[in-house]
Amino acid sequence: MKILNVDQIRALDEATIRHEPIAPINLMERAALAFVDWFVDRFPDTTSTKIFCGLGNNGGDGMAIARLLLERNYPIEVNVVRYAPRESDDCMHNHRRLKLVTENIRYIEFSRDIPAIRHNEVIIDAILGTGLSRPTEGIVKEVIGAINRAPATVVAVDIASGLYTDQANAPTDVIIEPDYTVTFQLPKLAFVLPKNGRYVGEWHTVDIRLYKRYIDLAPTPYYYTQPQEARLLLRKRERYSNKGTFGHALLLVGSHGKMGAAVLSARACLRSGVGLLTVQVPRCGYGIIQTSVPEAMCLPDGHQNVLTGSSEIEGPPPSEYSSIGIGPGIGKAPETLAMLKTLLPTLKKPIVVDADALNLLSENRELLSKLPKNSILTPHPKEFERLTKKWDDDYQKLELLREFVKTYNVVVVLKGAYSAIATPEGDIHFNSTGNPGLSTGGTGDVLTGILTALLAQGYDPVEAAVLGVFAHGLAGDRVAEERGPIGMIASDVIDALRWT
Ligand SMILES: NC(=O)C1=CN([C@@H]2O[C@H](COP(=O)(O)OP(=O)(O)OC[C@H]3O[C@@H](n4cnc5c(N)ncnc54)[C@H](O)[C@@H]3O)[C@@H](O)[C@H]2O)[C@@H](O)CC1
Ligand SMILES: Nc1ncnc2c1ncn2[C@@H]1O[C@H](COP(=O)(O)OP(=O)(O)O)[C@@H](O)[C@H]1O
Ligand SMILES: [K+]
Repeated sequence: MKILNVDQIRALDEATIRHEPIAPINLMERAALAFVDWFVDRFPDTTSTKIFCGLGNNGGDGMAIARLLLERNYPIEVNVVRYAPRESDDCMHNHRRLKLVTENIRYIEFSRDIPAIRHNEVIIDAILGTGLSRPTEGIVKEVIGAINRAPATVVAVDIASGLYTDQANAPTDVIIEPDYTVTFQLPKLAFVLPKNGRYVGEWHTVDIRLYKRYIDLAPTPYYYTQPQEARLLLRKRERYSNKGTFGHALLLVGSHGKMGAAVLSARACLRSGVGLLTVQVPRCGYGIIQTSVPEAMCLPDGHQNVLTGSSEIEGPPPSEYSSIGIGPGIGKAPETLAMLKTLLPTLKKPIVVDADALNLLSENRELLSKLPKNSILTPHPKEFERLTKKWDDDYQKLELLREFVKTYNVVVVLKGAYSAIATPEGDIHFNSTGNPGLSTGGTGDVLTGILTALLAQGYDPVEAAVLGVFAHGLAGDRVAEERGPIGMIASDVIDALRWT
């Protein structure tokens, strides 16, 4: 699913009006209806609701929503924030229609006009939408402050009033802090960025049948992975396949005290369809791998506690494996750095690089250009900062991300809520699965195992990243559903992986 920018959203609106054709006022009615359907379903028996409407088209939506709810005998008090002398045409039109069904409209011009908001009320925010062009001030800012201070449930129409759709807000901006955002047709970039969490709440899209062809043709670097899109990437197994069909992966993982990372990545790799798995670990980890992951072969490193790349057992050179995953639990010993320096130039196929392997790369930046083309790097934000630099806001972070993948010709999975998968061309796919239960040690190691398995099976690196991150998050969602997010541990995520 695409994420479009404000100008494209406006153009999409116009394209729909022209091509369907549909009068703008009827499109607004359709949007209001879609919102009302969602709202009535979510709040079937609320005793008290207040709506706050502005004077642009978001306010117009609000007035239509108010009328539709009143027509359904829904208890709703209507407030219009009169911050400017004029309304948009469609807002004015809906204002008139609203007055036909109620005389009870409160106009807010001064602080004293702001109504008290009671406990347990539901507030609908339709003050400002995607047309926001400057920070909120005056009476708008006061109303937003009053709503935010109230002990009520807040639902934003399209986007929280005061939040920019695709540019950074200043830290001083006053913005609605909704519990829910119900947005029209497509998710907005602002919804998937960490700094905006409290200005979005739980968000839902409602379909208002905007012109599909415009969406299909609109150029954008931003995508949001839908379940059906991820599922399409999954390959079926051939009846006459054998373990050789699904590749032989090598994991270079673990060090003294961090063998858990090795076990987790190895088990996740096996649970993600790899044909054969070899795990190279420091000698201290040999018995651990052989007993806790019997399905894997183990190469004990020549060194007792850290990886050096030498091995007591003869094995094929790393370049002969179908894929390699490196990083979980390896530490940053000089011997391990030396291994990385020797290894990288010998590799031709994309690899998966995580954790301390990423930290070694940040400290030895000349190695970045030695990475095989299309390799997948899986930093969390701190690791990404070490690879690049500190960013001022999430939008600058996305720019750094796009610049980085293009410079080094790699795929980057920037982990977190809505993990961002950046392709070497600079496109970014935001993941839609996962929950805060995944914020626990070892879940990143699980992801490394998954991605290494998908590469071994011949998945293209971008597809592997999009599918692997989606499946990892979905497994986390299954665990959260069963036992709640708080008690989730990384092993649960491996057990909950399903490739169907
Ligand atoms: N694009 C779409 O697909 C559709 C959009 N609709 C609605 O239209 C909205 C966008 O409408 P508009 O472009 O009129 O945008 P707004 O409703 O956000 O209003 C913009 C107006 O407010 C003024 N303004 C901007 N920032 C302000 C601030 N901080 N304080 C006070 N005034 C400010 C602007 O100068 C402009 O006059 C969407 O959010 C959505 O609710 C729906 O009606 C139908 C479909
Ligand atoms: N709040 C969250 N919502 C969704 N996913 C999350 C959240 N917090 C963490 N995750 C996911 O959990 C994983 C954590 O990885 P990482 O930070 O490398 O942990 P570790 O190194 O301990 O394994 C990532 O895949 C990340 O996307
Ligand atoms: K709004």
